[in-house]
Amino acid sequence: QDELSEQVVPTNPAGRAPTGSRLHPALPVHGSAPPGGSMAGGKRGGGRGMRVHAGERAAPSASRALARHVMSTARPRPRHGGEPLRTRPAAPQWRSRPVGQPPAGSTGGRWGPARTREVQDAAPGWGIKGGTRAVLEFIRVHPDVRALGTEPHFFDRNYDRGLEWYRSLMPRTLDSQITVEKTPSYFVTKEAPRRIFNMSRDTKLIVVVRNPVTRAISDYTQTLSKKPDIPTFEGLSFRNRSLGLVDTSWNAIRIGMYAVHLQSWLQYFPLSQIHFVSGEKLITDPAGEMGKVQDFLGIKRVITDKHFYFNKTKGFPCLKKTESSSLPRCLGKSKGRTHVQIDPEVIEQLRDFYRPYNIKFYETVGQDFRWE
Ligand SMILES: Nc1ncnc2c1ncn2[C@@H]1O[C@H](COP(=O)(O)OS(=O)(=O)O)[C@@H](OP(=O)(O)O)[C@H]1O
Repeated sequence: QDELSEQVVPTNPAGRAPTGSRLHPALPVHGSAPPGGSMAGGKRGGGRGMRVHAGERAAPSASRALARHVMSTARPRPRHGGEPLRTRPAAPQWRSRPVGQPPAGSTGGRWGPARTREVQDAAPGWGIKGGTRAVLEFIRVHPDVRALGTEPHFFDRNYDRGLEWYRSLMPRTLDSQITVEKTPSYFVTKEAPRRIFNMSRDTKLIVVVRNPVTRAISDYTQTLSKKPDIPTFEGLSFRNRSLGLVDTSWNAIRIGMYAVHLQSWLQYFPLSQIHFVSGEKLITDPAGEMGKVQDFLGIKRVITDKHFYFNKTKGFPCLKKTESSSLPRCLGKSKGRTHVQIDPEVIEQLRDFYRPYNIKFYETVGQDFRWE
């Protein structure tokens, strides 16, 4: 079987992705890693995120109303005193236009009558080792969804490139289709909520969350696969292990403090605009989790049990077919790695550390993910 590969949109003029950018973005929040930073090189390295965009919809539904609204707000507008989006000056084509209509003066091409790359009803989803790639690859099977396969990292490290750049990356969509993008590091990017809000206050957000201890180990395992010389997980996790002082400046730890990161998002977006996918259930019941994602996006439940099979070799659910091929496909080798063995006592200490954050997170979102 072919494996789905994960790509990152190049972030420098030479068109090269910085080394290690898949692990830690060059412009992280909550401290920053050096370009190509790793958990070894900089404990404050940024994490990774996932995101999605949505195209306007023609269906007479609540989601259509939402898309309409987004259309009229797609033009950068500072809110909450936030910074304006950087764009090329006066772009009347996308200032606002009726749903389903090409911009005035358009003769087709990029702005073909039934197609658009408008950034409208963005529905970013993040997770950072939570299962974001799986959600993206599963949701793009839906005929009403078009997905950007790469991670554009627009709202974190590529923001200076401007909205036009971002839009140009988007796949063309029919009026009835949603465009989806994932960049997991948005979740921990301080500026991302404000920037996305300024682009569109109606953006729908999808977050894939997973037991933060397992997530941290997954993150570390990924880094270790690229940089075998990094210190041990146990060593990086603590400022003082005997005192049980966890090092929250280490991104592998910090990313899992979901309740903290969520607060930044709730300053801009209501909870009803954010959907939380359980990274655990995504593996045990992909159809169930994807059913909820489809409901959240306001699209028909097309992706069901029939789309999945359990691949014993991979040890994960895989797609029987994808949007581009009728052949079965599993995610790539970087998804579902065998985790590094961690001292059980350390795992216990980290469980204790995360417990209050988890409880706060459950209370905030009104959902118990049962990580205890
Ligand atoms: N169907 C399927 N196949 C393979 N892997 C799956 C699947 N569903 C969820 N997962 C879990 O996804 C984890 C990787 O998460 P992300 O895609 O969010 O990682 S990343 O942040 O984009 O690097 C990855 O984490 P690890 O197991 O630690 O590698 C998987 O557990």
